[in-house]
Amino acid sequence: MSLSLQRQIGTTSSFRIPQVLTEARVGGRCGEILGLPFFVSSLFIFAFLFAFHKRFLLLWNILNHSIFAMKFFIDTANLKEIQEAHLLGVLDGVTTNPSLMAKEGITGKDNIMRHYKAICDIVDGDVSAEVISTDLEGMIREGEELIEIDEKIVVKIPMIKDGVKALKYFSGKGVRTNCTLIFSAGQALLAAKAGATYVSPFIGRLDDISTDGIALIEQILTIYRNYGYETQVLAASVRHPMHILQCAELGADVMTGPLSAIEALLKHPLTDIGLAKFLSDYQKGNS
Ligand SMILES: O=P(O)(O)OC[C@H]1O[C@](O)(CO)[C@@H](O)[C@@H]1O
Repeated sequence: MSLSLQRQIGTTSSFRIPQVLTEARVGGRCGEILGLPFFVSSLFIFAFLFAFHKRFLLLWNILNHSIFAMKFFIDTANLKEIQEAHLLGVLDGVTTNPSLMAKEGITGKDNIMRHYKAICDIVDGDVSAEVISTDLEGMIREGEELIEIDEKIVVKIPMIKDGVKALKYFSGKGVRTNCTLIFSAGQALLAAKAGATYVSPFIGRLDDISTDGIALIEQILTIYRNYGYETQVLAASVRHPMHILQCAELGADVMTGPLSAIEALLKHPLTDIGLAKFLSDYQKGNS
């Protein structure tokens, strides 16, 4: 045993430190004991990381994108628009509501159910289908019928007292829900506590009454992050591309908007002018 260590624990102590440890730590023979294998394995790890770092980065980006990137839902019941957004390659899901279904002339329970199925057949992501009932039993009955249509269906429930109870009921059964008609952070907190999968704060309708819809998104995100709620913030009633960008800056989980707002993201006059010039220069040299 080394002298200094022996002094610290006392010469009469019955506690004996194994010689290999005292020598390795106190006597500085760590290098001798671990040196070569440690050096060789570090070299291998370094070489491995260097050779595959691009693949790791790619994997990280894919994971990062699929888990954290803001999802794009289209807010319509129009099959042509849904198909168009799907073909654009950026569509992650669809939201509908009774007004949007009525706008497409879809009436009667069977037609409505068939229409939801047609939407599910186009998209690869979640499809929100809203209940009409306003009492707990009715919402449960409707929700259970809706989820039979397709596994992509998310039951959309209004933010009312029985709606909160229905959210709790469905979350207990593992059924995904979207709590709609959210206009305050308090409502969003309640929906998260009841286990909603998504909450839909209506940005545009708040803006319409001179209230800052985007500020509500920020407030809800802060609250959810404070407590680690898994409920996703689905920014709804999006009206234009600036809403989409503001939601992305704040880190909203999802935005749902009309096709026009999504397509407006790709437009810039300088892009059109630049493209026209490229094509005319090409024509000059190749005609
Ligand atoms: O104010 P708008 O444009 O009618 O939007 C209402 C919103 O309500 C919802 O039903 C909420 O999900 C969406 O379909 C839509 O974004």
